[in-house]
Amino acid sequence: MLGRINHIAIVVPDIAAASKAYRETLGATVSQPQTLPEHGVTVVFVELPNTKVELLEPLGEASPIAAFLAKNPDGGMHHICYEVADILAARDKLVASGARVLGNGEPKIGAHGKPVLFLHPKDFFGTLIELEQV
Ligand SMILES: CC[C@H](C(=O)O)C(=O)SCCNC(=O)CCNC(=O)[C@H](O)C(C)(C)COP(=O)(O)OP(=O)(O)OC[C@H]1O[C@@H](n2cnc3c(N)ncnc32)[C@H](O)[C@@H]1OP(=O)(O)O
Ligand SMILES: [Co+2]
Repeated sequence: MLGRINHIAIVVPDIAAASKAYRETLGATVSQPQTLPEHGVTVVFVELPNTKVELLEPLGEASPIAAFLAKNPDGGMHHICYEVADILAARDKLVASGARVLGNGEPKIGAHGKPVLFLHPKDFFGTLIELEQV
């Protein structure tokens, strides 16, 4: 079911400062910010030879990462995104195995314009998993 790691996501309190640190201190290539109101986040991607790091800042009052940032005010690792070839088949297999798919269970379009789903962190060893269909 799982393909490549598409990205590792880090929640940050200030995405401009975090982008600057990755660009200037770590010498990385960082995309311009994308606001994703339907996901309640602003994101940038740190481009790496073998994967990406997604830096996330809460956007709006109902951001799904607000509670995470409140618990981790300096920021922290938030989720891992695996690529899948068929997100609906993956979802159905996961649901049949008892895993919880977050939201209404229907994929939404993510930052890359591809369908994504999230699996509850409590079902996968305290790690929030995102699946992205490629
Ligand atoms: C799709 C656009 C973009 C992309 O890549 O394309 C993105 O990745 S957007 C990313 C932001 N969107 C999401 O994360 C959507 C899925 N997330 C959620 O629905 C929530 O964050 C949820 C349900 C995972 C947690 O929400 P919240 O923290 O408000 O709920 P709880 O406080 O009830 O948390 C329950 C329980 O889970 C623990 N928790 C929360 N977040 C994480 C995490 N990232 N990793 C590990 N564990 C997490 C939290 O501490 C609670 O544990 P407990 O022991 O009960 O305290
Ligand atoms: Co993500």
